[in-house]
Amino acid sequence: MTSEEPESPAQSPVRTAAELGEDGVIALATGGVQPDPRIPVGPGDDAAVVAAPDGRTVVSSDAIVEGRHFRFALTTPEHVGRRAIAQNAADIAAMGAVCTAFTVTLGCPPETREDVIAGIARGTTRGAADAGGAIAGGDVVRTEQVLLAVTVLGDLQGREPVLLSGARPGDVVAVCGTLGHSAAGLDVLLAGHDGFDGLVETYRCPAPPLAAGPQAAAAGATALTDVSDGLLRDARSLARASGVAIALDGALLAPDDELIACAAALGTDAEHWVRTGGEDHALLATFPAGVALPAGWRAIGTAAAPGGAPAGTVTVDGDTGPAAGGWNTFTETEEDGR
Ligand SMILES: Nc1ncnc2c1ncn2[C@@H]1O[C@H](COP(=O)(O)OP(=O)(O)OP(=O)(O)O)[C@@H](O)[C@H]1O
Ligand SMILES: Cc1ncc(C[n+]2csc(CCOP(=O)(O)O)c2C)c(N)n1
Ligand SMILES: [Mg+2]
Repeated sequence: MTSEEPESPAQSPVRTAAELGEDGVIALATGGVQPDPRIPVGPGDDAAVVAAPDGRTVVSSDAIVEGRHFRFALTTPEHVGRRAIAQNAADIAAMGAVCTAFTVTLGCPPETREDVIAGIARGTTRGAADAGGAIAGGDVVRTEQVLLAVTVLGDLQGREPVLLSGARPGDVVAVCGTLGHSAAGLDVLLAGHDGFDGLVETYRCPAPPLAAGPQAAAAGATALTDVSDGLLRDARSLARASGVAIALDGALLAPDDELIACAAALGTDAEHWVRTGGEDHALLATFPAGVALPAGWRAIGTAAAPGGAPAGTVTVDGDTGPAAGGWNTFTETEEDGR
């Protein structure tokens, strides 16, 4: 088509949020929600009613915002929806619990297209099913950028929650899931490089090892968290809360083949992704020495009494230097940890 030719009129014009109106946006956002026995009252009333089989409810909230956590040039609406759910589900797994229900607040500008809203809704519905929970309700609101603010409810199934503060000197520090894949995938996209589809997919939507949380709890994990801000930073949070120091073994943090190949192609450093990249939502735990680690978990270090260094100190091969890296929500970018 040359620039002189008029654009052909669309068969069925794509509507915007402004044209759909609030009720139309809610109808799109909740279109795929299925009835679920754990949610006797779902979307449509003033509030939802969710069963709490354990009698205690685990609850957490996490938001993702266009520009900071995703850009539509680098991902798809469906990935955005799935990702918002997945990272919330990871926080429930990180307590040793299972997901029951999610509420989803969708913020978007009036010019947001209906296919974007529908894609996000497909993503949240699929993400909830993948995480073993259901959508109980939510809210829609006009915002400057697209954002998804999710609240997740979880059930402990009779177990005790595994806190950040339970690590003890002598415990083994272990992880389950990938480290650095999301950060590498983002760098692939930012470099405009082809390939490394698995890494790119992890950036667009992480796949936290959700079942590993309850399994770690059942195996006697003393502390548990998910890696959202980078291994070193989240290890530091765990160590500080527990009043221990953590010594990581660099050899056990060796980048995998995919990361090594990617770093070679991009001319960058794979080790940095592993240590400071967030958003894979791997699980990080401590276990008493001698406990057989559940399937999928690998030891990466040990917890010790703080000794000379303050509680919260994290070292790699005895070096405290690298422990500064990771993501801080109020700094512009990654903290300097290289
Ligand atoms: N505005 C707030 N009001 C009350 N509690 C909050 C607020 N913001 C955070 N918290 C609490 O502070 C703790 C740490 O929150 P943070 O968001 O850093 O954790 P996270 O969700 O595990 O990490 P990330 O957001 O990096 O994935 C959580 O227990 C959270 O509930
Ligand atoms: C386009 C784009 N640029 C950079 C990043 C990396 N990033 C942003 S926030 C965050 C940690 C969690 O933050 P919070 O604690 O605010 O949830 C990370 C690793 C991204 N995902 N997308
Ligand atoms: Mg948070």
